[in-house]
Amino acid sequence: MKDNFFVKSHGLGNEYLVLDSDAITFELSAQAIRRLCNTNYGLGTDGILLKTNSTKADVGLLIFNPDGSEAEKSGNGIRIFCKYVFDYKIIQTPEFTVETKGGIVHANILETHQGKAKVIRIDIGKAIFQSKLIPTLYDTEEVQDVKARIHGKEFEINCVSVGNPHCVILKETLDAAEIKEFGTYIEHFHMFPNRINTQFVKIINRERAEILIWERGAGFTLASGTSSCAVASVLKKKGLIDSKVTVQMIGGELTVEVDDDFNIRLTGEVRQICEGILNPELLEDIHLPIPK
Ligand SMILES: N[C@H](CCC[C@H](N)C(=O)O)C(=O)O
Repeated sequence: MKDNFFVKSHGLGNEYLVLDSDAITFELSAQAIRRLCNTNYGLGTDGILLKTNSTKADVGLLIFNPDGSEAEKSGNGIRIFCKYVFDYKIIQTPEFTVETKGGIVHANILETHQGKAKVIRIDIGKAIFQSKLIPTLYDTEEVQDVKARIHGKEFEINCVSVGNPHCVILKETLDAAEIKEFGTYIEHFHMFPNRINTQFVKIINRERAEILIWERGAGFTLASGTSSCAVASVLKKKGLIDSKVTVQMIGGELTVEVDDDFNIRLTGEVRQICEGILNPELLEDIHLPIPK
């Protein structure tokens, strides 16, 4: 791999930059991540996927948000990464494992087009509802149907971890302006020590739900794989869906399967946008803070 080679791809409009730890010539500091992800001074993405070596899986992956924070899991990010390692022949088989901060993920390249991965399925792990493990600061065993007053407005919250933390809020109607106004306050609510990803959910029927997303460390995004998994797990726990649900987002649809033990399987398309080499001029000032 050439020095500072990158690939930019998206899963339903949730875009990521893929880098290889063996090929970058700079420190991937929080400031470097913020600059790379910035639309004006960098490549403009919802996060960075860094390929690393692993002793526990076929390949390792570190996931970073545009604010420089690290995420334990990313459903779109992991699928984009699986496409990258398959398409660039880093992995030669359609089934393999990926080590993430949030656990080992089993990947399956379900569909290819002209030898390139198109539809990817991942066994992304198990939903965890214990409030301390999400984590939250609530004393109750779980955080389900809890009323919380956040920035002057009352929300009924359902919290779950799918490797990363999520706050699922059921709604009769979805309003993007509402989640754009309150998303950051929910993200930073004092009961969530590691912050949290938030979803507003409208249930269509037992096989379909529509969601809006405010991501921890990224803000409003067009799609989110772990958000889809979190929503499916909460709806399954409430008996509002069966084991398979289509999650409809602005950027497109994902299929989530949740078994009776809350093991989660996520399936959906990924697309490559471009590949290239980071320009030395970008790298010269990569350590500088982003001008406001
Ligand atoms: N911002 C998230 C990680 C990315 C989630 C989303 N892009 C996905 O596809 O799951 C977090 O800090 O937990």
